[in-house]
Amino acid sequence: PGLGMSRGEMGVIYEDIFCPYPTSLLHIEEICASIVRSHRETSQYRVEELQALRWKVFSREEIHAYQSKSVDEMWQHCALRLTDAVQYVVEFAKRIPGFRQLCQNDQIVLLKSGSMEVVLVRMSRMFNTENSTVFFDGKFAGKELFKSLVCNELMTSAFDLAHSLCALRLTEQQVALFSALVLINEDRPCLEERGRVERVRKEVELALSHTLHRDNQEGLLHKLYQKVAVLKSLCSLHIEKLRWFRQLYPLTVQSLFPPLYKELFGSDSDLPPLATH
Ligand SMILES: CNS(=O)(=O)c1ccc(CNC(=O)c2cnc(OC)c3c2cnn3-c2ccc(F)cc2)cc1
Repeated sequence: PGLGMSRGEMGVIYEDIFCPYPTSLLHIEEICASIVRSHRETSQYRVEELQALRWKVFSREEIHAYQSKSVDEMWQHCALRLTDAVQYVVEFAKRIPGFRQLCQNDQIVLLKSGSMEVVLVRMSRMFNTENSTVFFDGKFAGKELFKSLVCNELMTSAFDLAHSLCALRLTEQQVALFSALVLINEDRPCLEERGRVERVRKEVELALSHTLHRDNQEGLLHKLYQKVAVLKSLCSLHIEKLRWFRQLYPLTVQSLFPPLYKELFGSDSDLPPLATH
């Protein structure tokens, strides 16, 4: 009663989230546990490891070396790093309960539109608010290290987002569930089975609100939903800059960028659909 729950015939129904079918509390706890486990298994570093490495910052000489890279060299380097991070997000998605049951097309649509957003959410883990650095290439780097990308607005926004997410001091469970929620979005264009995506999303929503309930942090839900708009605009900025870069260095993108990066972020017009693996 006090927790805003009423007992349906087959289990618990949360009054504050309409759920067309009764979902048992046990089922929600199982979803929470499985998404958090998937998140842990698909994060290259544990939070404790990143904490222990906070003192490892790039020297002035190392920063200068990055800043002396040519535009196309630095873009190629970051595309590799981003593709590494995205590969782990693809693995995370495949382990979200219900994701593998979606049709191939919808799995690809959700990954094309959501994988970068999840990388950005995960950047909150790799960010150090004390000196505004992010863990990149084995050490912590300030925004100035990325100067030769000629993407100051994009990187400033990415750093600001990482900073603001860090400030929310999310637990691993909350990062995991928010990442799953960002990915499972029934409003993405070109979905074939929107209803099925919506049902998977409803369960993730229940899992997140259950966790925030238990952590006594319901206020976070509103703040997290506010971040979704920032994630969206950051991803559009990334695609826009990639188009700008590809006009300048078509051969670099064509022959030196990772295939997965091109399949996920390249504009559909000139690329074959993602190979279904
Ligand atoms: C997420 N799991 S983890 O264990 O916490 C973890 C921690 C650290 C690393 C290694 N660092 C990165 O991968 C990385 C760092 N900094 C970035 O940007 C400052 C990155 C990264 C990957 N893409 N981008 C990125 C590229 C373009 C853009 F517009 C926005 C972000 C990997 C994984």
